[in-house]
Amino acid sequence: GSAVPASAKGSWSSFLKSIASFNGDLSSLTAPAFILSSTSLVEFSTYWAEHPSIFIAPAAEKDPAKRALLVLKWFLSTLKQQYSTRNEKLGSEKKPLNPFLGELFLGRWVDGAGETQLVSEQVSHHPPVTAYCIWNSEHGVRLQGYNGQKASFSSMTINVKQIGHAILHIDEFDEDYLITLPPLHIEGLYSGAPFVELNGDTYITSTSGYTSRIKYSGRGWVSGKKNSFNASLYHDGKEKEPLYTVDGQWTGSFSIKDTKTKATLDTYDAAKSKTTSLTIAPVDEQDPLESRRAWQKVAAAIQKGDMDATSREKTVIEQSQRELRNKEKAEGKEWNRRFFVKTDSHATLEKLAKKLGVSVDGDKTNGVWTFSSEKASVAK
Ligand SMILES: CCC(=O)OC[C@H](C)CC[C@H]1O[C@H]2C[C@H]3[C@@H]4CC=C5C[C@@H](O)CC[C@]5(C)[C@H]4CC[C@]3(C)[C@H]2[C@@H]1C
Repeated sequence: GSAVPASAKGSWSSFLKSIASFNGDLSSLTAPAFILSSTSLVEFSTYWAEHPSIFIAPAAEKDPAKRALLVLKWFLSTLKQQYSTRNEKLGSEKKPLNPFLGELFLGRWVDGAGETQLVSEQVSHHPPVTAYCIWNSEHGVRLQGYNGQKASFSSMTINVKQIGHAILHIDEFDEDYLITLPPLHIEGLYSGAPFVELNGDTYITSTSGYTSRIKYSGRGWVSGKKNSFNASLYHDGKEKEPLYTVDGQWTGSFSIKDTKTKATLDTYDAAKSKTTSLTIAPVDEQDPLESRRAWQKVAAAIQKGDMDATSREKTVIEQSQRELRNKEKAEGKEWNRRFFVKTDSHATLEKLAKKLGVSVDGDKTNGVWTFSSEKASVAK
């Protein structure tokens, strides 16, 4: 049944027509009120570490193969958060606010894993690119990444290619893991209840000589269940002799098997796995560039469903951004990113990408961004 409120039927169908002819930049589409979210895309970096104990677990594992398996388990545990949180909390996927250049999202998780910090910054507006760094100093685990999206539309589905990578570093073993990002498509547009389904394959490859491959499938594929995947972990170059396999649903449960002994080593149930909520500063104590402070009036208008106030308040932000860009242009300057620097070459990224045989051209076009501690004042 259609989830589109009767009042919005007209605007939803005209919106679907607009998607059919859009230019690939999702943020350029004006979506009807009921599909708008008051959360900015810059907050999505949070989804990488809402289970801090799972995020730091690899640092305590001495065996390199088992450590790589714990990194695979952590990655798989983030998928439900990344791609299904809006459905659970809001009833369907929504259109996030399009971050302005320099927009920040700062927070920390404080739980049994100690303190895990998050810094997320919109380092580019055209095209939209978010850079993030998540680190737990006590356990010596740090994730750095950046991503943008390229979207296209075909047969009532929005196809989204993710551009960018994530790199996990484990201090104890001076080890790096390159993580490729899954292509996704948005189903359910026709019914007005859009949701994300993942497709294709992604990889996690490590300097320790192990690689994981994850193959995503949705409804109507082998398993017939939505959000399904099969993963295998193997020595580089020995994909046919996996040491471990993982199968299940990234929104449900999955089990980890030892290929040699056939034993089930572990099962993970996403529904039972408690997340830790992120601690962020009260809005009135935030930096003016912090997302929830900057979008406060727009968010309130969206939550009220007041489209006039929404567009009025959005225009205020867009206007001030235009003036900033014009001023920079006149002075021949560029916006100074607060926490990240753009690099032309990134040794670890290039080495691991080469080993995996994936291109980093897309990254270089959008910019390879790394967290620079000397620039960063410790996140609040
Ligand atoms: C603009 C068109 C529109 O409003 O269509 C209606 C629907 C809401 C579908 C489009 C939006 O769907 C959202 C889903 C978003 C992705 C969800 C998760 C992630 C993972 C994260 O690590 C990086 C960002 C990414 C890829 C989000 C990117 C933006 C997406 C595709 C939103 C679409 C505008």
